[in-house]
Formats: sequence, C-alpha cells, structure tokens
Amino acid sequence: MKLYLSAPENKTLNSAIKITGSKSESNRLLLLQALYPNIKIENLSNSDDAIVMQKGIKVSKGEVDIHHAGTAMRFLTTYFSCQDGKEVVLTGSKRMTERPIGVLVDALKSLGADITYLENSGYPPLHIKGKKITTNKVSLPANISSQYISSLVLTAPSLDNGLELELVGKITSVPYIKMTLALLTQIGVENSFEGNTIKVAPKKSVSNTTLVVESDWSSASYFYSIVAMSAVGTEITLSAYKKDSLQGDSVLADIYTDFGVETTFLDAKVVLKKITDKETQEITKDLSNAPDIAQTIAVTVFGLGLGCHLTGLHTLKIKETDRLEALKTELTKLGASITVTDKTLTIKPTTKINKDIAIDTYNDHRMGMAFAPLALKTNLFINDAGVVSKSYPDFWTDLKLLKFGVKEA
Ligand SMILES: O=C(O)C1=C[C@@H](OP(=O)(O)O)[C@@H](O)[C@H](O)C1
Ligand SMILES: C=C(OP(=O)(O)O)C(=O)O
Repeated sequence: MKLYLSAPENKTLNSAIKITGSKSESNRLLLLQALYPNIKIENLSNSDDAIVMQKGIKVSKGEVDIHHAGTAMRFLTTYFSCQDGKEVVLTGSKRMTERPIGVLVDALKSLGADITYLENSGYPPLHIKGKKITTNKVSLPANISSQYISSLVLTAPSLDNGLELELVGKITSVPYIKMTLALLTQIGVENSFEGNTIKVAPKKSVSNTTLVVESDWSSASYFYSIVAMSAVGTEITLSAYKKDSLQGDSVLADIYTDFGVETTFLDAKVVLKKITDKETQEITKDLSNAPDIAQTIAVTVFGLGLGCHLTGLHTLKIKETDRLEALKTELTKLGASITVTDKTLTIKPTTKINKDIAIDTYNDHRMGMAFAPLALKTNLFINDAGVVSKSYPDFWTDLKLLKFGVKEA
C-alpha cells in the first residue's frame, strides 16, 4: 500500500488519540504470563509483534515464526531453551536472519542449553531443544542489544536456582533492562542491578495479579513531532500515559521542549502543546538509552529547518533495517544535508523541502511513521505504508483523526 499524505486544512489540530499498549511491556508480560499463568494483562498491544509473541509462545513442537519481532525472537530463545520437553525451530523474516543473536546463544550454551544454528552461525533460524537449566551464573557482552539481557532476566525466575548475570562492556539501551526488572518486581520476584551485575531470585508461582500495560511512548513520538511542526497553540492529547513510566522513550517529554513542545500529565492522559516557535537551533543528544526515537527526532529537526548531532546510535544498524543508511537516503531525497557514521547522525539546517517525494520504508515501521509528520511541511508519498502494523496498526487511522490527508496512491 502506497499512501499520499497532505497537511490538515485547519492548521491548528486539536484532538485526542488513544494509543495501543507498549509492545515492549506487552511482550515481556506475555513471556511472564506463560511462566506464571496467574498473571492477567490489560491494555495489551495490538501490534504484529505482540500477536506473533502470543502465538509463538504456545507452540511446544515445530516451527515458530516471529516475522520481524526482535523482542519475540530474543525473548523466546531463552524461554524455549529452558522448557524441558519442548523442541522448536525459531525463525523469522529475511531481515531477522540478518539480525545477530550469537551473544545470547553463547550465553545460553554456557548455561547448558541445546541450540543449533540452521543457516549462518550467529543468526536465526535456531533449532532449540528445551532442557532443565540449573547453572546460575552467566557473563555476556552488553553493548550490542539489551534484548539479550532482558531475555535471560525474564526467564530467570523460573529456573531452580535463579540467575546471576555479569554484563561486560558499556551497557546499551539501559532503560529496557530496568523495565524488565521493574516488571519482575511488580510480580514479586526479587532482583537487583548493581554496577554490572544483575541477580534474579527463583520464584515458583505468582498469586493472581493484573498488570496494566502503559500505552507506547515510542508511538507517542510521532505526535510530538506533529505538534513540534505545527502552529503555536496546537494541542494533542494522548492516552493512556503516566508520569512515572517504565519506558525510557518517555524522555521525549524533555527532549521536545527543545522544539517548543510542552508536556502536561493529567490523570491517565498526556497533553502536548506547541508553546513557542523559538526552537533550539542546534541540538546535540546521546540516544543510546532511547534508540527508537532517533528517526522521529531526525525528521523533526529537518522539518523545522534546524540542525542536530545525534550520538549513541550504534544499535541502529541492526534494527528492522540499517536505520542510519535509511535515514540518510530518504532525508537526502527530501533535500536534507545529512551525514552519518556507524553511530552518529548530523543534519545541517536547510530551509527548502522537496515536494512529492516517495519515502521508502525498508520493512521498518518507524520509517513510515517518522516521516509522516513532514506532511505538515510538504506533500509526500509513503511506500509500503502497511509496515506500521509492527508496533502501531492504527497509525494511519489516527492520522486521519487529526484530519491529515491520507489517500491510497
Ligand atoms: O527490550 C525491548 O523491548 C527493546 C529494546 C531496544 O533494543 P536494543 O536493546 O537492541 O537497542 C529497542 O530498540 C527495541 O525496540 C525494544
Ligand atoms: C527495534 C525495534 O524493535 P525490535 O528490535 O523488537 O524488532 C523497534 O521497534 O524500533
């Protein structure tokens, strides 16, 4: 599906949007629910990634296809490795077979897991024969993906002896690890994270507990970008959010003050308001704790004619696509002056934005959603716009609620 996007006729959009549950929280809770069936989940994400997780975790024998879902791939690798009697082939999309998993597989093998690579060493698909794991100390590099760590931590309380992890090197995407540990705390699992050591105590069962997933902050980023590019006075209300979030991407509330957006928390809602068009001209940010909002920020900066130097982007090359190259290619088509390295992105201020450009999405939901707000500045096409369903299936419908022109081309 190719879409043609244009700005709403009334430039001051005031509207309320309810965003689906966080895919990160949802996939963690689905894993914990499989280990502890007394857990009930509310406001579960309706994303493709949560659907493949729900389906995959029920399989005992045969193939589990998690498509593009990194969290499902990583979280289920540990889960199945520790399920005595289950035997699966864990696979995904072509891109998933290019996303590394060797660090996690090596860690699991050192614990005694039975995992074999079916194609390339270090990459999915994996053949996993579940075993009872009793060894409880493991060490692994922490600078490539925090999902390997979250994966081990999530299954850890179900192991007879719990688990102690030693994290080697600079720890990346730290808030996601803290989210995992906070959810364990919420279900009564003792844990600690001090220095580079994580300890998780074993737990046999959990009493009836209902956990409510907060809505997705990464999805909220696209509305921050829309408000940033709108007239002073524009307001959008998003639900259901809280000030005390487990999601690291809630740092958006701080970051977008540089773009003139004020955030107010009201009950379970968050109100975004454009309060000034005197934006910070050059922004410098280290996004190693919030990699998923890098695309949104880069597009906001370009749309506002500002400059930026973003660092801490070393994980972007192994996500749904090489996001640094994809941003460079697509922003250049629009007229940006952009340079990237393997971990940084720099944009120089420009005033002109090319019209009617077709943005390629590279099977990456965030490429479609991050570029959409630019319709406030110029008309544009989004190729393969269905990609958004990976995390936010209702994105285009919600954009229509804001009166954007969203037409099949
Ligand atoms: O644990 C999680 O839910 C996630 C961790 C991050 O990945 P990395 O740790 O690989 O950066 C993030 O990019 C991804 O969208 C979700
Ligand atoms: C990187 C992402 O997801 P995952 O790694 O879970 O596929 C994302 O949603 O931006």
